[in-house]
Amino acid sequence: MSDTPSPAKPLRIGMLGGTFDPVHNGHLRSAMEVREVLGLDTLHMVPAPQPPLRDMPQVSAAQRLALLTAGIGDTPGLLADDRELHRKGPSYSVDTLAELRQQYGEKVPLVMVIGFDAFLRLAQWDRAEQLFELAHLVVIARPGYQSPWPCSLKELVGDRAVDSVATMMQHARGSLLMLELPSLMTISATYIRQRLSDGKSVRYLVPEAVEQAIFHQGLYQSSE
Ligand SMILES: Nc1ncnc2c1ncn2[C@@H]1O[C@H](COP(=O)(O)OP(=O)(O)OP(=O)(O)O)[C@@H](O)[C@H]1O
Ligand SMILES: O=C(O)c1ccc[n+]([C@@H]2O[C@H](COP(=O)([O-])O)[C@@H](O)[C@H]2O)c1
Repeated sequence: MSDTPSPAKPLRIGMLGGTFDPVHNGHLRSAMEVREVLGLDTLHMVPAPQPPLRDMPQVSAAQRLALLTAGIGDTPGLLADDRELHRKGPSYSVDTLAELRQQYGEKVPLVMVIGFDAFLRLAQWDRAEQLFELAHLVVIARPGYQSPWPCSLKELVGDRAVDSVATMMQHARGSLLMLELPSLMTISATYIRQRLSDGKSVRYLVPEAVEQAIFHQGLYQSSE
């Protein structure tokens, strides 16, 4: 046995923002797999109280955060992060990334993870050009979403695309990686909300703890 301590492995941090209205197994399985594939120490899952490009959710941010916390349970490396609940106004991701960058320092690879549907609208995000100054972007495929990229998106991305995790992780920010995770899932929160309002089961679409919390609190169920 050598007496020389091996150098500490450098940190890698991820952020997966979402409305999580409610969190479902598509989010959670993708989060686990993306963490594994990218070798992330922690993936911050951040509910947006006021998602900028959609209507205000009916279920409060505190309730959506509670469902996310229940869904994550004790899964290693996934963290239900309440930081956007402490800000007022639209939940801009650039502000969240800036906070994470400040928390972890300039040298740590920081990765924002989004699904392909959200990526298609990236050029409309607030201060979109600053996103790559703060983090890398990893886009995960979602079954059913295969549109061509709008011109504004091509312009925003420029020549940032890389084709491997190793290449991306040589730097702390600034690259784009398109990923197809092993378990592609068609589940969406829209589908979960629709089933609940129709009085149908969501078993195996969301974690058991989330299903129980939804029923105990009477969320998403039609009032009729
Ligand atoms: N099944 C899935 N597989 C991979 N990524 C997903 C999946 N569902 C959602 N995502 C991604 O997770 C992030 C947060 O998603 P969001 O909270 O908007 O859920 P959603 O299921 O897309 O919701 P809704 O149906 O209400 O639009 C987005 O980047 C989205 O693309
Ligand atoms: O910063 C922006 O302008 C911005 C615009 C649209 C979406 N987002 C973030 O993208 C995540 C997914 O949003 P949504 O609407 O697809 O659930 C969530 O964290 C939002 O805050 C961020």
